[in-house]
Amino acid sequence: MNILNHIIPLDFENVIKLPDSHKWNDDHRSPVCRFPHVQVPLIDLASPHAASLIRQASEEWGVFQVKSHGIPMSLLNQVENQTRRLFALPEKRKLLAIRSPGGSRGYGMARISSFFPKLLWSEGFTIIGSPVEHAVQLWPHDHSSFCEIMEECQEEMNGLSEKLMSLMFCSVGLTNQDVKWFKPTNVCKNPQQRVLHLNSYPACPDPDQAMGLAPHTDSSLLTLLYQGNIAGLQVHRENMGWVPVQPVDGSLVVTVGDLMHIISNGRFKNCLHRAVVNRTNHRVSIAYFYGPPRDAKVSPLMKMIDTDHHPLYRPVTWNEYLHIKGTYFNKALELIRLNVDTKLG
Ligand SMILES: C=C1C[C@]23C[C@H]1CC[C@H]2[C@@]12CCC[C@@](C)(C(=O)O1)[C@H]2[C@@H]3C(=O)O
Ligand SMILES: O=C(O)CCC(=O)C(=O)O
Ligand SMILES: [Fe+2]
Repeated sequence: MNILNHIIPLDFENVIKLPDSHKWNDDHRSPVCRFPHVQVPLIDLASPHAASLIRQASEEWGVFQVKSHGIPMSLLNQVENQTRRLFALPEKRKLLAIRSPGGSRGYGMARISSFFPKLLWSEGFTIIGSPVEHAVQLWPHDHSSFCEIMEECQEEMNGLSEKLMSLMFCSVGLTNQDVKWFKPTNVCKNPQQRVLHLNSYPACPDPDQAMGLAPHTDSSLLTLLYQGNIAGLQVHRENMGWVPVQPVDGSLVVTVGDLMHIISNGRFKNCLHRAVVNRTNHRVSIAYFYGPPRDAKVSPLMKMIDTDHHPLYRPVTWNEYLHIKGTYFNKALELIRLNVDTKLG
């Protein structure tokens, strides 16, 4: 298959029947959990118990929802509107902002697509640092409202991510001092840390055989996701299977990424998740990937290591890890895992 087939999405506008290229079989569409009462924890950040609830959810699930998170609903609505405005553009115009092969910014199908035999029923737009360069291609005369809203979103999501990181670390006995390294001293120097990714899942004529976003874990420390009020996100929980994450008005989903799993020396679970599609509603979601400065070495934190807990992973930078992930996908963590026997030997 041509490499561009994994970048250029289908022109969903004109499709009335699910093409074979997008038809997933049952092996890839394993069913949802049979217990409807099993739900991802919803945590009120205003609660005095927030930190310990977050710790518990991160250890058991690797995912939780948060409310009272402080990001104004009006901003989330505006971000959703701008996202819909972007994906409603004619395909020809969106292709002007297409991601280059090997690149990571711009319009296209999610990078993970090439690791699966079938194509995804979705399109995405990745913003790293400033959105201006690509926004100008989409709206030559009228890009400022999009840029202002996305930049404000990056700012707010970044602040909330830092707050959540502190809560998670406090909950396992670390101080802010222990984790200073992941905060850039000057954000302008680290625009690379501000990764905002917009997803679009058009209504689908045959949702049971399609896949919006295939199962994956995120390569971040944490990911914040706003999914509006249309369901679609599912998280995998051992022994239970795929658990749908019910949208809760104004709340955000927080998933633990691979890097958080690494620095917590395996204590926090990186969450396997996917997005399914539906017949009637065009769903969009907004994901903020929070990570450390790109060239900072990330490794299991000292305080997570003792004679009973040997370091499980070797140090990597975010850049290096993204590269490994882009080449080996779900084998990436295994590839940086230290061999415990040789350590002991
Ligand atoms: C900083 C990131 C995180 C990336 C790669 C790079 C830019 C875009 C992100 C996503 C967004 C969509 C899902 C994902 C799995 C994908 O295909 O591209 C993500 C990936 C990752 O978490 O690995
Ligand atoms: O759309 C969703 O619910 C999931 C999006 C996601 O997992 C991602 O962007 O990494
Ligand atoms: Fe994800």
